Amino acid sequence: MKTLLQTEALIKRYGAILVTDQVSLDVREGELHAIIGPNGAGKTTLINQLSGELGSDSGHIRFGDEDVTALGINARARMGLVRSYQITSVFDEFTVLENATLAALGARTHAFRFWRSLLGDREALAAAQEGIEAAGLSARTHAPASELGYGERRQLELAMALAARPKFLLLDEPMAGMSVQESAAVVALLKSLKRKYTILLVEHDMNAVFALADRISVLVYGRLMVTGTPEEIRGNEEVRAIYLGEEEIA
Ligand SMILES: Nc1ncnc2c1ncn2[C@@H]1O[C@H](COP(=O)(O)OP(=O)(O)OP(=O)(O)O)[C@@H](O)[C@H]1O
Repeated sequence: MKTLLQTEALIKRYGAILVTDQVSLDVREGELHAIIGPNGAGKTTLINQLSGELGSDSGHIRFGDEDVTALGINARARMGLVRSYQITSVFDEFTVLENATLAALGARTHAFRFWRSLLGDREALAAAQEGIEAAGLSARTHAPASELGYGERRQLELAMALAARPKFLLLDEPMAGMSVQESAAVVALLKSLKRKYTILLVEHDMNAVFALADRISVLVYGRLMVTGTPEEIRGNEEVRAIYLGEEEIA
C-alpha cells in the first residue's frame, strides 16, 4: 500500500518541553491508523500539527507528493487533509443540512458566499447530503443543530468533515463523552468509512481502537515508541508495561 501521509522528525516544543519529539510516522492510503498513548503523550498536538492548526518547530509533513509543512489549515483541507470539525463551527440555528452545506462550501472556496442561497449550490448540497448519510444522520437532516443530542452533534461534526470530500480524515477522540451505545454506533460508523477514506484516529477507548485499526502507533512522552498491527501491539511487553494501571489493552 502506498504511503499517503508521512512525517519526518516532527517536533513541537512548548518552552523546554518537547511535546512531539522527532515523530516519523507513515500512514498508508486506505488504512485506519490509530494513535494511542498515555494522557499528555502529545496525541492531540500531533493531530493539530498534521491538520495545520499548529505549526511545527522542525521536521516535515508530506501529503501525497507534496510537502505541506508550510501550508495552513485551509490549504491542507482543500487538498483533502481534513480534521473533523475544523472547517467551520456548528451554527445552532442552522439545520444539519445547512451546516453540512456550509462545510462543503468552505472546503472549496476561500470565503462563504452568503449572498447566494446556501442550499442553491447543487454540488455543495450533494456533498452535504452524502456526508450526512455517511455519518448516519439522515433522519435528522432538517433538524436545527440546537435540537441534536451530544452524540448526534458529534455525528454532525463528522458529516461536516465528510461533506468536504476528504481523502484523509483526522479524528481526535470521536467517542469522548459518549455513552456505551453511542460509542458502539460510532465504531460501526467508522467501520463503514474504512477503506473509503484514510483515517488517523486518536482514541482512548481501547476496545474501539483494537476493533477498528489496521495499524496502531504508540506515542509516549512525545516519542513514537512502536507501530504495528493490533496483534503486534497487544503482544508488545513495553506497551503493556506503559498501559499497566491505565486503560486496559483489549
Ligand atoms: N498550548 C500549550 N502550552 C503548553 N503546553 C501545552 C500546550 N498544549 C499542550 N501542552 C502540553 O503538551 C503535552 C501534550 O499534550 P496533548 O494534549 O497533545 O496530549 P494528549 O496525548 O493528546 O493527551 P490526552 O490523552 O490527555 O488528550 C501535555 O503535557 C500538555 O500539558
